[in-house]
Amino acid sequence: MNADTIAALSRPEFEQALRAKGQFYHIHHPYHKAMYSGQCTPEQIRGWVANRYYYQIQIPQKDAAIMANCPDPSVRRLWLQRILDHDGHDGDAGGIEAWLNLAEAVGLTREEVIDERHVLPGVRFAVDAYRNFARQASWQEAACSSLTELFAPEIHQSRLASWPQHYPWIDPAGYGYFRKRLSEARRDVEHGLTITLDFFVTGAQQNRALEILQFKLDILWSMLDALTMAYLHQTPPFHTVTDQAVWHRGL
Ligand SMILES: O=C(O)c1cc(C(=O)O)c2c(n1)C(=O)C(=O)c1cc(C(=O)O)[nH]c1-2
Repeated sequence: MNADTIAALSRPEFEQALRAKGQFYHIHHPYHKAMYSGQCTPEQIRGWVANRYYYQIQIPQKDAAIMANCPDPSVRRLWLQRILDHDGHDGDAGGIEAWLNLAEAVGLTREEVIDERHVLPGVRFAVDAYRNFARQASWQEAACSSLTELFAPEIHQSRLASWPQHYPWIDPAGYGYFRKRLSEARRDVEHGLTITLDFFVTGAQQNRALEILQFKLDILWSMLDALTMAYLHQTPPFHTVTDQAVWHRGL
């Protein structure tokens, strides 16, 4: 069947199809499964936290790109909250600061996280692909790419439910980020979902939305593949040549 002749799904059917993409969420990645079943070493937890920092700092730039491409003040007014959530405002130090608290709670120094020395090239390329997509795509397509957040509260909850018992060496003061995201992700996704359901209405458009969501799922999965090579198999980039972290730290 030609892409133009694909029958459109009803609004509830389309929402269901988007939600069904949860089967490919990174909660099912072996690295995540190892984390919440208590099988990770401190080094593997630290590697994940230090690398995920790069995602955390790129998210507000991604959201700023969406706002820059969006001519509608009513959308920008709501979208702005995402940037405030991560960068902080008034009495709230913000998500990036909360992530640094998590980093310290797992035994990393702020310095080694902020200078990005642990960020693997594969993680950097995956995260950059997300931010760059938001710069180049329409704001509606970029909003759609944030819909993995449909599945995020469950993953934050799974960490809160399992990490304290499996990893007593982690300072519980570090768990604030996961708690904070439970409500923020639910609110974000309501807005992102409304934009997506309103904008992608023909069968071909809906297929494109599902492909965009798959692109984002691929990004999250690829980040963990890179971490697996480095921290599970002990085969970081260039390991056949050197045991030094010679990869670049961002240009
Ligand atoms: O820990 C996670 O597994 C996870 C996943 C995702 C996601 O699904 O994209 C986000 C977050 N956390 C998160 O903390 C966050 O702030 C966030 C923003 C976005 C986005 O696409 O705009 N995703 C996510």
